[in-house]
Amino acid sequence: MSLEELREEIQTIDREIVEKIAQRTYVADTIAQVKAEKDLPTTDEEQEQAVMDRAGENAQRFDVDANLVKAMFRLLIELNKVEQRESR
Ligand SMILES: C=C(O[C@@H]1C=C(C(=O)O)C=C[C@H]1O)C(=O)O
Repeated sequence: MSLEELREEIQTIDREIVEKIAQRTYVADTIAQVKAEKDLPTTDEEQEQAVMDRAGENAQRFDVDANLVKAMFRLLIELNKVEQRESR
């Protein structure tokens, strides 16, 4: 594969990553609505720990740096909470 073709592959993957982040944010918005109806707080630390544990397990499964993957998920969780607080 040429450098150009490999970079095109990266470009496609980058778009898919952003699409998945958008999907995750959309589901979190729906979760925010359910929480508002049930009068539950935005933050659920137990669920956050479960998400972080899974991120670490998946990183190991795909042989990527667990600390990097966990740092990314920490950011995604914080993004969702900002979004959720704005939507309720
Ligand atoms: C999306 C939720 O809300 C918050 C955001 C989370 C996330 O982005 O994974 C996890 C827990 C909550 O603090 C949820 O409760 O599931």
